[in-house]
Amino acid sequence: MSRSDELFERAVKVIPGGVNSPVRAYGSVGMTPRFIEGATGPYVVDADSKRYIDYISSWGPMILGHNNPEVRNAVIRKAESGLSFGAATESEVEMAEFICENIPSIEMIRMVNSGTEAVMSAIRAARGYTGRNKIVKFAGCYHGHSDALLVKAGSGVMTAGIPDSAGVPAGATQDTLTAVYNNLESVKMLFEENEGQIAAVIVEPVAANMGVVLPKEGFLKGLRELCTKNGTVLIFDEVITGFRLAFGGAQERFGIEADLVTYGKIIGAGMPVGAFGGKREIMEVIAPVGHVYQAGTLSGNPVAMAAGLTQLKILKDHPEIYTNMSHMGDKLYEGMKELVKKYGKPWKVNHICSLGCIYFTDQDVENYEDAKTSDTEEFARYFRYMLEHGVHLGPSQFEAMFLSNAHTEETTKETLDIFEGFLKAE
Ligand SMILES: N[C@H](C=O)CCC(=O)O
Repeated sequence: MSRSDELFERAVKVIPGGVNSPVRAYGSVGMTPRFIEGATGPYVVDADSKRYIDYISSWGPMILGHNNPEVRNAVIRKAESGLSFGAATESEVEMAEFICENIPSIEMIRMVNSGTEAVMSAIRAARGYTGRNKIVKFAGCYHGHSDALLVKAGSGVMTAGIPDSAGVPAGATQDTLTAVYNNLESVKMLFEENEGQIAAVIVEPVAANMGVVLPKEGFLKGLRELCTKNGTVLIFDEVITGFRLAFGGAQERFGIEADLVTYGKIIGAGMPVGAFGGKREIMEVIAPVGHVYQAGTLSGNPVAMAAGLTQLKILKDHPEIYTNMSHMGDKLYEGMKELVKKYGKPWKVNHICSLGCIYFTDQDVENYEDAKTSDTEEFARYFRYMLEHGVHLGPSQFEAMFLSNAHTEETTKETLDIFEGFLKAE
């Protein structure tokens, strides 16, 4: 029995499903999870000392590759002064100043501990600011696991086929309206039917929790215009796209400014961090300035701030990182597309910069319903083949592949060779 299997046997006895987040489970691909012992650059190593090219990148934050020495040393140095004080620190001010100075739409920001918290808090701020209750989200977008957002959600809920989670009372989602990604008409209709009642529209500017779905030309601009016209807060959930599509995230990439932006893991470089920020007049509804309560014992944790700020400064000082990752993304994902064509498969590869995914369908994927046409049995065969040959992917059709700046021409070539092996074996 492998060490991963031994660990899994122990894990399932004490952790539901043996994992601390459902997306780590291998059930949908008919396997038990690989337990990871360590990681460096583009590689992870499992408990049986097998090395894999990693495309999970901790679901995004390891944009510089695993175990970056500058980030690691910043963490070690900061930890020498203590781990948490439950009091204000200079580190959190530095982080807030850095983001406000560098992201034009953000005048004020508050740190939290995860993307879920960031989104929950941004929505509460939008409701407090507008005095309205309803929110619009898009089917297949995932904004963490808070009650109000678990309606037709992507990521693990889509994988498990439970888009409307049990345990969420109807009352918690009665004000959540669902629109179709890339379909402005569906949003217009909701505005017409709920005139003067919509506090916020929240969107992943690139939907990266139902695979990878790109916004069609004019979709984000249309959302911006509808929100402005209706006095509704536009929230960009940049937990995945922030500091990844470009230094200024999707806002920079698509030239659209949101009213509020949420960030997650990437601003902690692998430490548990999230944040929400935006226009001063909205952010000032937050207590203790305003009457919208939001809090967190560990929020702005100095060690997490040190890790995150070190990563963000590296990204700012090295714009060539984005050029490199885009180049690598084109090579890898376009390479996959060419191979798919070469072997006469109808499958679709969607990608933008470092994010990409393959759908096992003959249909272009522009929204949740399209994504669901992918053959998940075929995905499972692909996943198992890639894993067995040394490529570590998210164990779900509906998760993205994340390239980091540590991936190289060699890792791309090796991945494409393995992918070709899979196509040949099909
Ligand atoms: N797709 C999710 C976040 O981006 C995966 C992370 C998780 O749920 O553990």
